[in-house]
This record gives sequence, C-alpha cells and structure tokens, in this order.
Amino acid sequence: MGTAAPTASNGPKNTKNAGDTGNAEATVPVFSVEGLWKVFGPKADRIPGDPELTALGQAELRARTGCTAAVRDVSFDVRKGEVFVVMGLSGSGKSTLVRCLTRLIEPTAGTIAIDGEDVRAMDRGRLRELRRHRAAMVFQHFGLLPHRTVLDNVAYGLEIQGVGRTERRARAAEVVAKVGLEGMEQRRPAQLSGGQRQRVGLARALAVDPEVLLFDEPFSALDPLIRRDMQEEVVRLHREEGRTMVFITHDLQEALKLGDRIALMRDGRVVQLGTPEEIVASPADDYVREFVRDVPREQVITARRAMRPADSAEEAGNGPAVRPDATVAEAIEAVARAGGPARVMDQGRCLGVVDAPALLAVVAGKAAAPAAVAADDASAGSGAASEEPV
Ligand SMILES: Nc1ncnc2c1ncn2[C@@H]1O[C@H](COP(=O)(O)OP(=O)(O)OP(=O)(O)O)[C@@H](O)[C@H]1O
Repeated sequence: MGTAAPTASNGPKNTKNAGDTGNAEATVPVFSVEGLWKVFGPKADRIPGDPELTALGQAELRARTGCTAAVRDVSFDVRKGEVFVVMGLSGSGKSTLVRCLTRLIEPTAGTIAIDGEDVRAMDRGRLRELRRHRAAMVFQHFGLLPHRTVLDNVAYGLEIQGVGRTERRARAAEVVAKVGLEGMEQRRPAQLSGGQRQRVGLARALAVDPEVLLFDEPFSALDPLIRRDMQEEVVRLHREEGRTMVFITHDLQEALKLGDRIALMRDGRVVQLGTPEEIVASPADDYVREFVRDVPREQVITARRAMRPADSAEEAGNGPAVRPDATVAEAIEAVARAGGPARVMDQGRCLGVVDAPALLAVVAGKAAAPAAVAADDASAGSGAASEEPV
C-alpha cells in the first residue's frame, strides 16, 4: 500500500486551495437540498408544518410528541467536483441527512434533486439505479463478502449491474491498483488489515464510476496513522479525478483537511456552512466558535483574509510575494525572512499587503483586516507579472 505520496494536480480540477477562481462548472449542483426534514416517531409528518412543534428543542419535542427531529429544515447544494463535509457531534443528524440523499432513509419533508432530477419522485427502479450508478456509498463497516477475493469484492458492484465477467475483472483490477492494493487481488478480506479493507470498500464504490461518492465516517475505526493514510488517499483521488464527494465525519481535523466546504450540524440543523477558512475565521455563533477554538488558525486562514490595502505604490511594488491562498503560517515565514511586509500577488497584480501586526492578529484570534480588497484597488504600481509568489 502506501500510495499516498503527494501528487501533482493533473486532474480536471484541484478544488482544495483553488481560491475563488473556480470554473463555472463548479457552480452546477450535483445535489440540491431544500427544506429537508427527517422526523422519527409517531405521526412524524405533522411536525415540519407545525410552527409550535418546530420551535421546540429536541428534548421537549420528544416529551410532547414522542418524535425525534434528526434533520430539521436543512438546505444546501453539493457542487460538482467538491468535497462536501457534513460534520457534527454524535447524534447531530449527519448519517440521517446523508442517507436521505439517496432515500436509504425516507425524508419527512422537503426536496432533494440530483442533477435537477427529483429524488423523492423516483420509483424503485430509478432509486436502485441512483444508488448503484450515480451515488455510491462507502461505509465504516465495509460490508465485504468474506469468501470472495479482493478482486471479486471490488467487481461485485459491476456484477450487480450485469457487466460481463471479463470486463468487470479488468475494471476491478484497474481500480484495485488505483487505491494501492496491487498484488493483493487474490486475498480474502480476513487476510487484510483494517486500512486495506477500507481501501477495498473504496475501490468497490469507485468501480461503478459513480458521479458522487458518499462516505459515512469511513475511517473512524482505523488507527491514527492508517487513518491519515486513507485521508491522503481521498485527497489524492479527488485531485486526480475531481470526483464529487460527500464525507461525514465527527472529526474537525478530518473535516478541515478534506473539505472544500463544511456543513456543521447541531441537533439536526446546519449551524454553519462554509469553507474551512470561513468556519475558522468567522464562526457563525458561540457553538461554532467553541468547536474551532483549538484549531491552529495560521494553518487554515489565508493571506487573502489577513491582508490590508497597500499604503503606496512603493509598498505595492516592493517586498516578497505570497499567493492569496498561501496560509498565514507561510506568510509569516516570508515576512520574518524579509524583515518587512509581504505583497499578496495574484497573476502579477498586488492585491494587498500582509505585515506582522495583521498576521499576529490572525494567530491571536483577533478579527483580521477586512480582507477581500478588490483587486483593482490595490494593483497600482505592481507591474510584476514575472514575479513568482511563494
Ligand atoms: N431509526 C431511528 N429511530 C429513531 N431515532 C433515530 C433513528 N435513527 C436516528 N435517530 C436519532 O436521530 C438523531 C440523529 O442520528 P444520526 O445517526 O443521524 O446522528 P449522527 O450525527 O450520524 O451520529 P453518529 O455520529 O453517532 O453516527 C439521534 O438523536 C438519533 O438517536
């Protein structure tokens, strides 16, 4: 195994660190969810439409009605090519929400569309096709067939689809190699480590070439080193293939590492939806603030957010250059080395300047300078198209 070496991004899209300049395709939603509710319990249907009941907290609702509102009025889009992370503590509703996407759990109210098609209107045949071809799920308990070899486990999804033996084994062999299990094709699951089994689960989902992969806490049972290995595997696969992924985790570090965007859940609601940087730099409420309190801010927040406008053409034209999506930690290094402010450069234009006070303010958790200086405002005198930012 151990194929998780960093790989140059030569795939269709490298969404991580892609800044705000994503292509137009990135705005087409794969999943579109609007006003989604899942209520467990007697006469669950009456809850979403009743303002008096929806105003109740979980405990009161349970006491009054015997019902649990696992998902409460949730709306979001999953964009093509992104890793969309659903994060929250145990019981916050993550699994229920993601299972509703393919109706493994029937929603109580709301709408779900995949590529514009109404999932709630699908008949059984169409649903089967959705789960088999379009949105494959990778579970924590991989559900491997113990008497089958690795190769046949991976080929299983294709077998169900009716793909012929030669073709499915060829395709399975390809995917087995892709997840770093080459040479283990003939082993049985019992002869693999936990991490290797999870790779088989991942390969099985990938073999059917789904439009979107849904991961339900796939790595939470793995030990920390293997877990990191698998996270890197997901990042690598995502970079190389640009596949859309929805990833459930209760682990903040995992969410920050993998997510292009994170939906943070609490008691069935999405309390904040944003990039890792948005969530760490601008928590929506005290709950989120507490959640992200120990995150090393300088490793998540970028120079773009920490910068201020250049004071003068002189300042905009001199000093070391950093990329807008460089982390504050990287910018600190540049500023420390130069002994003065660094310019935030994008394609030869100076967007602004980061200096020691602004960078320290980020580390200290103080509000950074109102970033997002319009590129046009601060480009005076840069003229430095040939300079390579760090
Ligand atoms: N079949 C069910 N019947 C009744 N209540 C349920 C059912 N499934 C889940 N719940 C409740 O819904 C809420 C959300 O559960 P869910 O499993 O979605 O949370 P989660 O965030 O995925 O938790 P975990 O991280 O522990 O898996 C919990 O209060 C749970 O007890």
